[in-house]
Amino acid sequence: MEDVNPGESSVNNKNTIIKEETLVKGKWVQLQETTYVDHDGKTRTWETVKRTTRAEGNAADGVAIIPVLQRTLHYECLVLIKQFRPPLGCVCLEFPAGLIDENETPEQAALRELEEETGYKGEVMECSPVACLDPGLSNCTTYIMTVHINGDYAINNKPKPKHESIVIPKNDLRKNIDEMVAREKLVVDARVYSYALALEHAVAKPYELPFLKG
Ligand SMILES: Nc1nc(=O)[nH]c2c1ncn2[C@H]1C[C@H](O)[C@@H](COP(=O)(O)OP(=O)(O)O)O1
Repeated sequence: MEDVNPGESSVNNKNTIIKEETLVKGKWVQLQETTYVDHDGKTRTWETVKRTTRAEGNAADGVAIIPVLQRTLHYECLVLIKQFRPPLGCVCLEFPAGLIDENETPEQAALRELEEETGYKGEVMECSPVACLDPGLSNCTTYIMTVHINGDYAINNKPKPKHESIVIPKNDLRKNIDEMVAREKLVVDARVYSYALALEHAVAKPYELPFLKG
């Protein structure tokens, strides 16, 4: 694999968008034909899905929240939600997330969505750059926000969630998810599973990784 210097793009600068033509437009999404120049200078087309809801001036469509629940004498936990997703026709295990409303900052959207979906009130600790979600299909983007929830506060004592929300200790996240997927007809969001793998990889010693085993 080619090494890329930080700050230097490996993408050929011949790549350009020439034209975007809307083929079908619904209330929430539209299908466009994107005409572009590829890395060899050849003109091609791509079928692109875009949301219709991104407000003027917003750099991202939505927010995804990593809600870290901290309580005295408890292991640190994540709050995840299960909700039925019509495009998949099944329940998905996800981070709380949602679209940024007009005149709303990403931070406001994150705290609103967290409270709506899980019942918890939190505090934003950090925010990612704009992150893409499925770039081969769509221009859909999100901010990933880490939000701390103080579970000792009275307001967070008996949260009333909109969706089924589950509290899982961070230390056994991947095992818990694998068991849940095996038990229930459920699809896990790629961001949640990547987070669980990263937690596991972060504490694994190099010789514990299968590809380095002698
Ligand atoms: N692609 C969509 N099709 C729809 O028919 N309706 C949609 C789409 N995307 C969003 N919505 C509607 C449904 C929700 O009521 C609102 C808010 O969505 P969001 O902020 O993403 O919240 P969650 O779906 O709960 O994550 O928009």
